[in-house]
Amino acid sequence: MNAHLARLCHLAAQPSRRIIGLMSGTSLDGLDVALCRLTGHGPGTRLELEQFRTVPYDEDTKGRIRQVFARDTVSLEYLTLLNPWLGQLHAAMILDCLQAWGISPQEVDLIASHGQTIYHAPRHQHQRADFDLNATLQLGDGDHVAVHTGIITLSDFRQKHIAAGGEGAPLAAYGDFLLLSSPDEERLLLNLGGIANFTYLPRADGDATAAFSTDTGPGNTLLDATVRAHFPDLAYDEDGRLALAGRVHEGLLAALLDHPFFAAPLPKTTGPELFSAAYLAEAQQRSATEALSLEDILATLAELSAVGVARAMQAAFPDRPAPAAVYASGGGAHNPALLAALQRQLPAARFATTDVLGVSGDAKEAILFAVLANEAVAGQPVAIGAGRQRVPAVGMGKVSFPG
Ligand SMILES: Nc1ncnc2c1ncn2[C@@H]1O[C@H](COP(=O)(O)OP(=O)(O)OP(=O)(O)O)[C@@H](O)[C@H]1O
Ligand SMILES: CC(=O)N[C@H]1[C@@H]2OC[C@@H](O2)[C@@H](O)[C@@H]1O[C@H](C)C(=O)O
Repeated sequence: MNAHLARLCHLAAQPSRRIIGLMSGTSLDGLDVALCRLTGHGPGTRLELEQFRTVPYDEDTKGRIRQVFARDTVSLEYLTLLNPWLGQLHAAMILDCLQAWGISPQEVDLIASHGQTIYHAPRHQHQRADFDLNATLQLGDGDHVAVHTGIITLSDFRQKHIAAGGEGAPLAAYGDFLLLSSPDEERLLLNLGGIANFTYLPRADGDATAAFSTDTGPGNTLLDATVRAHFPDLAYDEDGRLALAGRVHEGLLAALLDHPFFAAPLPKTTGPELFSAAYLAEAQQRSATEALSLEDILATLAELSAVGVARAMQAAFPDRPAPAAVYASGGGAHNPALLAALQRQLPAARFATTDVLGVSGDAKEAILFAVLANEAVAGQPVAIGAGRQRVPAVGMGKVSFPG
Protein backbone atom coordinates (compact mmCIF):
# COMPACT_ATOMS: atom_id res chain seq x y z
CA MET A 1 0.00 0.00 0.00
CA ASN A 2 1.12 3.56 -0.65
CA ALA A 3 2.85 4.77 2.53
CA HIS A 4 0.79 7.98 2.72
CA LEU A 5 -2.42 6.04 2.30
CA ALA A 6 -1.30 3.67 5.05
CA ARG A 7 -0.61 6.68 7.29
CA LEU A 8 -4.06 8.09 6.54
CA CYS A 9 -5.69 4.74 7.44
CA HIS A 10 -3.63 4.65 10.63
CA LEU A 11 -4.72 8.20 11.50
CA ALA A 12 -8.37 7.34 10.85
CA ALA A 13 -8.18 4.55 13.44
CA GLN A 14 -6.56 6.70 16.15
CA PRO A 15 -8.63 7.99 19.10
CA SER A 16 -7.57 11.58 18.30
CA ARG A 17 -5.92 13.62 15.56
CA ARG A 18 -3.95 16.87 15.53
CA ILE A 19 -5.31 18.95 12.67
CA ILE A 20 -4.51 22.44 11.44
CA GLY A 21 -7.65 24.18 10.20
CA LEU A 22 -7.18 27.10 7.78
CA MET A 23 -9.60 29.79 6.72
CA SER A 24 -9.13 32.97 4.75
CA GLY A 25 -12.46 34.63 4.28
CA THR A 26 -14.03 37.34 2.19
CA SER A 27 -12.51 40.15 4.29
CA LEU A 28 -9.02 39.31 2.95
CA ASP A 29 -7.54 40.21 6.34
CA GLY A 30 -5.30 37.16 6.50
CA LEU A 31 -5.06 33.43 7.02
CA ASP A 32 -6.63 32.02 10.19
CA VAL A 33 -4.54 29.09 11.44
CA ALA A 34 -6.10 26.90 14.16
CA LEU A 35 -4.09 24.02 15.59
CA CYS A 36 -6.71 21.63 16.93
CA ARG A 37 -6.64 18.37 18.83
CA LEU A 38 -9.82 16.55 17.82
CA THR A 39 -10.76 13.49 19.81
CA GLY A 40 -13.35 11.07 18.47
CA HIS A 41 -15.69 11.90 15.62
CA GLY A 42 -19.37 12.48 14.95
CA PRO A 43 -21.52 13.75 17.84
CA GLY A 44 -18.84 12.61 20.31
CA THR A 45 -16.20 14.96 18.84
CA ARG A 46 -14.19 16.88 21.43
CA LEU A 47 -12.07 19.92 20.55
CA GLU A 48 -9.00 21.33 22.19
CA LEU A 49 -7.75 24.48 20.45
CA GLU A 50 -4.00 24.26 21.09
CA GLN A 51 -2.94 27.36 19.18
CA PHE A 52 -4.54 30.05 17.03
CA ARG A 53 -3.16 32.88 14.96
CA THR A 54 -4.37 35.11 12.16
CA VAL A 55 -1.40 35.63 9.86
CA PRO A 56 -2.13 38.99 8.22
CA TYR A 57 -2.00 39.32 4.47
CA ASP A 58 0.42 42.05 3.43
CA GLU A 59 -0.65 44.68 0.89
CA ASP A 60 1.02 42.78 -1.97
CA THR A 61 -0.99 39.63 -1.18
CA LYS A 62 -4.26 41.55 -0.80
CA GLY A 63 -3.56 43.29 -4.11
CA ARG A 64 -2.91 39.99 -5.89
CA ILE A 65 -6.14 38.46 -4.60
CA ARG A 66 -8.12 41.60 -5.46
CA GLN A 67 -6.96 41.25 -9.08
CA VAL A 68 -9.41 38.35 -9.40
CA PHE A 69 -11.63 38.52 -6.29
CA ALA A 70 -15.35 38.64 -7.16
CA ARG A 71 -14.53 39.93 -10.65
CA ASP A 72 -16.46 38.88 -13.74
CA THR A 73 -13.45 39.17 -16.02
CA VAL A 74 -9.85 38.29 -15.16
CA SER A 75 -6.61 37.29 -16.84
CA LEU A 76 -6.60 33.50 -17.09
CA GLU A 77 -2.81 33.51 -16.85
CA TYR A 78 -2.99 35.51 -13.61
CA LEU A 79 -5.58 33.13 -12.15
CA THR A 80 -3.50 30.10 -13.11
CA LEU A 81 -0.43 31.57 -11.43
CA LEU A 82 -2.28 32.69 -8.32
CA ASN A 83 -3.61 29.21 -7.53
CA PRO A 84 -0.27 27.51 -6.71
CA TRP A 85 1.17 30.80 -5.41
CA LEU A 86 -1.51 30.97 -2.72
CA GLY A 87 -1.02 27.28 -1.89
CA GLN A 88 2.67 27.91 -1.38
CA LEU A 89 2.02 31.12 0.58
CA HIS A 90 -0.35 29.29 2.93
CA ALA A 91 2.21 26.50 3.36
CA ALA A 92 4.89 29.05 4.30
CA MET A 93 2.51 30.72 6.76
CA ILE A 94 1.78 27.35 8.40
CA LEU A 95 5.48 26.57 8.72
CA ASP A 96 6.05 30.01 10.32
CA CYS A 97 3.26 29.38 12.83
CA LEU A 98 4.60 25.92 13.68
CA GLN A 99 8.07 27.34 14.24
CA ALA A 100 6.68 30.07 16.51
CA TRP A 101 4.75 27.44 18.48
CA GLY A 102 7.76 25.11 18.76
CA ILE A 103 6.02 22.27 16.93
CA SER A 104 7.53 20.32 14.03
CA PRO A 105 5.46 19.43 10.94
CA GLN A 106 5.91 15.74 11.81
CA GLU A 107 3.86 16.33 14.96
CA VAL A 108 0.82 17.44 12.92
CA ASP A 109 -1.46 14.78 11.41
CA LEU A 110 -3.47 16.72 8.85
CA ILE A 111 -4.08 20.14 7.35
CA ALA A 112 -7.64 21.20 6.48
CA SER A 113 -7.29 24.00 3.94
CA HIS A 114 -10.30 26.05 2.89
CA GLY A 115 -8.38 28.08 0.32
CA GLN A 116 -9.31 31.58 -0.77
CA THR A 117 -12.79 31.99 -2.20
CA ILE A 118 -12.41 34.15 -5.26
CA TYR A 119 -15.86 33.72 -6.77
CA HIS A 120 -19.15 32.34 -5.50
CA ALA A 121 -21.88 31.70 -8.06
CA PRO A 122 -25.03 30.06 -6.74
CA ARG A 123 -27.80 29.73 -9.36
CA HIS A 124 -29.87 32.55 -7.91
CA GLN A 125 -26.91 34.91 -8.30
CA HIS A 126 -25.50 34.00 -11.75
CA GLN A 127 -28.98 33.38 -13.28
CA ARG A 128 -27.48 31.92 -16.44
CA ALA A 129 -29.70 29.74 -18.59
CA ASP A 130 -26.64 28.00 -20.09
CA PHE A 131 -25.38 26.70 -16.70
CA ASP A 132 -28.03 25.04 -14.58
CA LEU A 133 -25.86 24.57 -11.50
CA ASN A 134 -24.38 26.19 -8.40
CA ALA A 135 -20.65 26.91 -8.43
CA THR A 136 -17.90 28.31 -6.26
CA LEU A 137 -14.13 28.63 -6.66
CA GLN A 138 -11.43 28.52 -3.98
CA LEU A 139 -7.74 28.98 -4.84
CA GLY A 140 -4.60 27.76 -3.02
CA ASP A 141 -4.11 24.26 -4.37
CA GLY A 142 -3.91 21.51 -1.73
CA ASP A 143 -1.05 19.63 -3.43
CA HIS A 144 1.16 22.69 -2.96
CA VAL A 145 0.19 22.95 0.71
CA ALA A 146 0.93 19.23 1.23
CA VAL A 147 4.26 19.15 -0.62
CA HIS A 148 5.59 22.35 0.96
CA THR A 149 4.63 21.39 4.53
CA GLY A 150 5.11 17.62 4.30
CA ILE A 151 1.66 17.21 5.91
CA ILE A 152 -1.29 15.31 4.37
CA THR A 153 -3.76 18.01 3.34
CA LEU A 154 -7.50 18.01 2.76
CA SER A 155 -8.78 20.90 0.67
CA ASP A 156 -11.51 22.14 -1.68
CA PHE A 157 -14.31 21.20 0.73
CA ARG A 158 -17.09 23.01 -1.08
CA GLN A 159 -17.26 21.09 -4.37
CA LYS A 160 -18.77 17.91 -2.86
CA HIS A 161 -21.49 19.98 -1.21
CA ILE A 162 -22.41 21.39 -4.62
CA ALA A 163 -22.13 18.02 -6.37
CA ALA A 164 -24.63 16.64 -3.84
CA GLY A 165 -27.17 19.45 -4.31
CA GLY A 166 -25.94 22.27 -2.05
CA GLU A 167 -24.68 25.76 -2.88
CA GLY A 168 -21.20 24.96 -1.50
CA ALA A 169 -21.90 27.04 1.62
CA PRO A 170 -22.45 27.68 4.40
CA LEU A 171 -20.70 24.57 5.68
CA ALA A 172 -20.74 25.88 9.25
CA ALA A 173 -23.73 23.75 10.30
CA TYR A 174 -21.72 20.52 10.08
CA GLY A 175 -19.06 21.60 12.56
CA ASP A 176 -21.36 23.77 14.68
CA PHE A 177 -23.66 20.81 15.18
CA LEU A 178 -20.84 18.48 16.24
CA LEU A 179 -19.14 20.97 18.57
CA LEU A 180 -21.81 23.30 19.90
CA SER A 181 -25.25 21.71 20.04
CA SER A 182 -26.67 21.41 23.51
CA PRO A 183 -29.38 19.26 25.13
CA ASP A 184 -30.30 22.25 27.33
CA GLU A 185 -31.05 25.04 24.86
CA GLU A 186 -31.69 25.64 21.21
CA ARG A 187 -29.10 27.97 19.77
CA LEU A 188 -28.39 30.35 16.96
CA LEU A 189 -24.73 30.71 16.07
CA LEU A 190 -24.29 33.99 14.23
CA ASN A 191 -21.09 34.45 12.25
CA LEU A 192 -20.38 38.07 11.34
CA GLY A 193 -17.71 37.77 8.66
CA GLY A 194 -17.62 39.61 5.35
CA ILE A 195 -20.89 37.82 4.73
CA ALA A 196 -23.13 37.06 7.72
CA ASN A 197 -24.61 33.64 8.32
CA PHE A 198 -26.25 31.70 11.11
CA THR A 199 -26.60 28.10 12.14
CA TYR A 200 -29.73 26.89 13.89
CA LEU A 201 -29.05 24.14 16.43
CA PRO A 202 -32.15 22.49 17.89
CA ARG A 203 -32.27 21.56 21.56
CA ALA A 204 -31.51 17.90 21.14
CA ASP A 205 -28.77 15.44 21.74
CA GLY A 206 -27.49 14.08 18.49
CA ASP A 207 -30.54 15.12 16.41
CA ALA A 208 -29.00 16.66 13.34
CA THR A 209 -32.10 16.68 11.21
CA ALA A 210 -33.37 20.15 12.09
CA ALA A 211 -29.96 21.86 12.14
CA PHE A 212 -29.01 24.00 9.16
CA SER A 213 -27.09 27.13 8.29
CA THR A 214 -27.77 29.97 5.88
CA ASP A 215 -26.17 33.19 4.76
CA THR A 216 -28.24 36.24 5.62
CA GLY A 217 -26.62 38.97 3.51
CA PRO A 218 -23.71 41.31 4.08
CA GLY A 219 -21.85 41.23 7.38
CA ASN A 220 -18.82 43.51 7.15
CA THR A 221 -18.15 43.46 3.43
CA LEU A 222 -20.01 46.67 2.46
CA LEU A 223 -18.83 48.45 5.60
CA ASP A 224 -15.21 47.56 4.85
CA ALA A 225 -15.43 48.47 1.15
CA THR A 226 -16.99 51.85 1.98
CA VAL A 227 -14.36 52.71 4.58
CA ARG A 228 -11.59 51.65 2.19
CA ALA A 229 -13.04 53.79 -0.61
CA HIS A 230 -12.76 56.87 1.66
CA PHE A 231 -9.57 55.93 3.53
CA PRO A 232 -7.44 53.56 1.41
CA ASP A 233 -5.14 52.90 4.37
CA LEU A 234 -7.92 51.70 6.67
CA ALA A 235 -9.06 48.05 6.54
CA TYR A 236 -12.23 48.71 8.55
CA ASP A 237 -14.13 51.10 10.82
CA GLU A 238 -12.37 50.31 14.08
CA ASP A 239 -14.83 49.69 16.92
CA GLY A 240 -17.57 51.02 14.64
CA ARG A 241 -16.63 54.60 15.58
CA LEU A 242 -17.66 56.17 12.27
CA ALA A 243 -20.89 54.18 12.03
CA LEU A 244 -21.82 55.04 15.62
CA ALA A 245 -21.42 58.73 14.76
CA GLY A 246 -23.94 58.43 11.91
CA ARG A 247 -27.70 58.01 11.58
CA VAL A 248 -29.58 55.33 9.68
CA HIS A 249 -31.09 56.76 6.48
CA GLU A 250 -34.42 54.97 6.02
CA GLY A 251 -34.64 55.78 2.29
CA LEU A 252 -31.22 54.30 1.54
CA LEU A 253 -31.94 51.30 3.78
CA ALA A 254 -35.18 50.61 1.89
CA ALA A 255 -33.37 50.87 -1.45
CA LEU A 256 -30.66 48.47 -0.26
CA LEU A 257 -33.27 45.99 0.97
CA ASP A 258 -35.13 46.14 -2.32
CA HIS A 259 -33.34 43.08 -3.68
CA PRO A 260 -34.75 39.56 -4.19
CA PHE A 261 -31.95 38.00 -2.09
CA PHE A 262 -33.60 39.15 1.13
CA ALA A 263 -36.86 37.37 0.29
CA ALA A 264 -35.29 34.20 -1.20
CA PRO A 265 -36.04 30.92 0.60
CA LEU A 266 -33.56 29.48 3.15
CA PRO A 267 -30.95 28.17 3.12
CA LYS A 268 -29.23 30.55 0.70
CA THR A 269 -25.75 31.84 0.08
CA THR A 270 -24.20 34.96 -1.29
CA GLY A 271 -20.96 36.88 -1.56
CA PRO A 272 -19.26 40.18 -2.44
CA GLU A 273 -20.13 39.49 -6.09
CA LEU A 274 -23.63 40.71 -5.20
CA PHE A 275 -22.95 42.91 -2.15
CA SER A 276 -20.45 45.17 -3.87
CA ALA A 277 -19.67 48.87 -4.23
CA ALA A 278 -21.83 48.85 -7.39
CA TYR A 279 -24.82 47.54 -5.39
CA LEU A 280 -24.40 50.39 -2.87
CA ALA A 281 -23.91 53.02 -5.59
CA GLU A 282 -27.04 51.85 -7.39
CA ALA A 283 -29.11 51.97 -4.18
CA GLN A 284 -27.78 55.47 -3.43
CA GLN A 285 -28.78 56.59 -6.89
CA ARG A 286 -32.31 55.16 -6.54
CA SER A 287 -32.76 56.78 -3.14
CA ALA A 288 -31.06 60.07 -4.16
CA THR A 289 -28.59 59.72 -1.27
CA GLU A 290 -25.30 60.15 -3.17
CA ALA A 291 -24.44 63.13 -0.95
CA LEU A 292 -25.00 61.28 2.35
CA SER A 293 -22.12 61.55 4.84
CA LEU A 294 -19.75 58.61 5.28
CA GLU A 295 -20.96 58.21 8.87
CA ASP A 296 -24.62 57.98 7.82
CA ILE A 297 -23.82 55.52 5.04
CA LEU A 298 -21.94 53.30 7.50
CA ALA A 299 -24.74 53.49 10.07
CA THR A 300 -27.18 52.49 7.32
CA LEU A 301 -24.97 49.61 6.16
CA ALA A 302 -24.64 48.26 9.71
CA GLU A 303 -28.44 48.39 9.95
CA LEU A 304 -28.71 46.57 6.60
CA SER A 305 -26.55 43.71 7.89
CA ALA A 306 -28.71 43.48 11.02
CA VAL A 307 -32.00 43.59 9.07
CA GLY A 308 -30.66 40.80 6.82
CA VAL A 309 -30.03 38.65 9.89
CA ALA A 310 -33.43 39.50 11.40
CA ARG A 311 -35.30 38.74 8.17
CA ALA A 312 -33.58 35.37 7.75
CA MET A 313 -34.42 34.52 11.35
CA GLN A 314 -38.07 35.43 10.77
CA ALA A 315 -38.07 33.24 7.65
CA ALA A 316 -36.54 30.36 9.61
CA PHE A 317 -39.16 30.63 12.36
CA PRO A 318 -42.34 31.85 10.67
CA ASP A 319 -44.69 30.50 13.37
CA ARG A 320 -42.82 31.20 16.57
CA PRO A 321 -40.13 33.48 17.98
CA ALA A 322 -36.56 32.70 16.97
CA PRO A 323 -34.44 31.13 19.74
CA ALA A 324 -33.23 33.82 22.11
CA ALA A 325 -29.75 32.37 22.70
CA VAL A 326 -27.57 33.90 19.98
CA TYR A 327 -23.81 33.27 20.03
CA ALA A 328 -21.81 35.56 17.76
CA SER A 329 -18.43 34.92 16.12
CA GLY A 330 -16.31 36.45 13.36
CA GLY A 331 -14.75 39.89 13.12
CA GLY A 332 -18.09 41.71 13.16
CA ALA A 333 -18.61 40.52 16.73
CA HIS A 334 -15.95 43.15 17.61
CA ASN A 335 -17.96 45.95 15.97
CA PRO A 336 -20.21 47.72 18.53
CA ALA A 337 -22.16 49.48 15.75
CA LEU A 338 -23.12 46.13 14.23
CA LEU A 339 -23.99 44.64 17.61
CA ALA A 340 -26.16 47.64 18.52
CA ALA A 341 -28.01 47.36 15.19
CA LEU A 342 -28.57 43.64 15.79
CA GLN A 343 -29.95 44.26 19.25
CA ARG A 344 -32.36 46.87 17.77
CA GLN A 345 -33.54 44.46 15.10
CA LEU A 346 -33.73 41.44 17.41
CA PRO A 347 -34.90 42.89 20.74
CA ALA A 348 -35.68 39.47 22.25
CA ALA A 349 -32.23 38.02 21.52
CA ARG A 350 -29.65 37.43 24.26
CA PHE A 351 -26.30 37.99 22.59
CA ALA A 352 -23.05 36.39 23.73
CA THR A 353 -20.01 35.23 21.78
CA THR A 354 -19.16 31.59 21.10
CA ASP A 355 -16.18 32.11 23.43
CA VAL A 356 -18.51 31.50 26.39
CA LEU A 357 -19.20 28.06 24.90
CA GLY A 358 -15.48 27.32 24.79
CA VAL A 359 -14.96 28.00 21.07
CA SER A 360 -13.10 31.19 20.16
CA GLY A 361 -15.24 33.33 17.87
CA ASP A 362 -12.18 34.46 15.94
CA ALA A 363 -11.00 30.89 15.37
CA LYS A 364 -14.37 29.22 14.79
CA GLU A 365 -14.35 29.07 10.99
CA ALA A 366 -10.80 27.67 10.85
CA ILE A 367 -11.78 25.11 13.52
CA LEU A 368 -14.80 24.12 11.41
CA PHE A 369 -12.58 23.01 8.57
CA ALA A 370 -10.45 20.93 10.96
CA VAL A 371 -13.70 19.26 12.07
CA LEU A 372 -14.73 18.63 8.46
CA ALA A 373 -11.34 17.00 7.77
CA ASN A 374 -11.67 14.92 10.92
CA GLU A 375 -15.08 13.69 9.73
CA ALA A 376 -13.80 13.02 6.20
CA VAL A 377 -11.03 10.82 7.58
CA ALA A 378 -12.56 9.18 10.66
CA GLY A 379 -16.31 9.84 10.58
CA GLN A 380 -19.42 9.36 8.52
CA PRO A 381 -21.48 11.93 6.60
CA VAL A 382 -23.79 13.69 9.06
CA ALA A 383 -27.47 14.06 8.08
CA ILE A 384 -27.61 17.78 8.81
CA GLY A 385 -30.94 19.37 7.92
CA ALA A 386 -32.48 16.14 6.62
CA GLY A 387 -35.27 16.86 4.18
CA ARG A 388 -34.19 20.42 3.51
CA GLN A 389 -33.16 21.28 0.00
CA ARG A 390 -29.53 22.31 -0.49
CA VAL A 391 -28.27 20.69 2.75
CA PRO A 392 -26.74 17.40 1.61
CA ALA A 393 -25.39 14.73 3.99
CA VAL A 394 -21.90 14.28 2.61
CA GLY A 395 -18.30 14.02 3.74
CA MET A 396 -16.16 16.79 2.26
CA GLY A 397 -12.53 17.46 1.33
CA LYS A 398 -10.03 16.15 -1.23
CA VAL A 399 -6.85 14.45 -0.09
CA SER A 400 -3.36 15.60 -1.15
CA PHE A 401 -0.32 13.54 -0.18
CA PRO A 402 3.04 15.27 0.34
CA GLY A 403 4.81 12.87 -2.00
N1 LIG B 1 -12.39 46.07 16.32
C1 LIG B 1 -13.18 45.97 15.24
N2 LIG B 1 -14.06 46.96 14.95
C2 LIG B 1 -14.85 46.91 13.86
N3 LIG B 1 -14.82 45.87 12.98
C3 LIG B 1 -13.97 44.86 13.21
C4 LIG B 1 -13.11 44.86 14.34
N4 LIG B 1 -12.37 43.72 14.30
C5 LIG B 1 -12.75 43.06 13.19
N5 LIG B 1 -13.72 43.74 12.51
C6 LIG B 1 -14.40 43.38 11.25
O1 LIG B 1 -14.22 42.00 11.00
C7 LIG B 1 -13.67 41.80 9.68
C8 LIG B 1 -12.89 40.52 9.66
O2 LIG B 1 -13.82 39.51 9.96
P1 LIG B 1 -13.58 37.97 9.69
O3 LIG B 1 -12.12 37.69 9.84
O4 LIG B 1 -14.56 37.21 10.49
O5 LIG B 1 -13.98 37.89 8.17
P2 LIG B 1 -13.77 36.73 7.15
O6 LIG B 1 -13.46 35.45 7.85
O7 LIG B 1 -12.85 37.21 6.11
O8 LIG B 1 -15.24 36.68 6.52
P3 LIG B 1 -16.15 35.46 6.01
O9 LIG B 1 -16.67 34.79 7.24
O10 LIG B 1 -17.21 36.17 5.23
O11 LIG B 1 -15.32 34.60 5.17
C9 LIG B 1 -12.87 43.06 9.44
O12 LIG B 1 -12.66 43.28 8.07
C10 LIG B 1 -13.79 44.12 10.08
O13 LIG B 1 -14.85 44.45 9.24
C1 LIG C 1 -18.29 30.63 -0.69
C2 LIG C 1 -17.69 31.04 0.61
O1 LIG C 1 -16.51 31.04 0.79
N1 LIG C 1 -18.56 31.39 1.56
C3 LIG C 1 -18.13 31.78 2.89
C4 LIG C 1 -18.34 33.27 3.08
O2 LIG C 1 -17.91 33.67 4.37
C5 LIG C 1 -19.05 33.61 5.25
C6 LIG C 1 -20.14 33.07 4.37
O3 LIG C 1 -19.73 33.53 3.09
C7 LIG C 1 -20.15 31.52 4.37
O4 LIG C 1 -21.20 31.12 3.51
C8 LIG C 1 -18.86 30.89 3.86
O5 LIG C 1 -17.95 30.48 4.85
C9 LIG C 1 -18.25 29.76 6.00
C10 LIG C 1 -16.99 29.30 6.66
C11 LIG C 1 -19.17 28.56 5.80
O6 LIG C 1 -19.12 27.90 4.78
O7 LIG C 1 -19.89 28.24 6.74
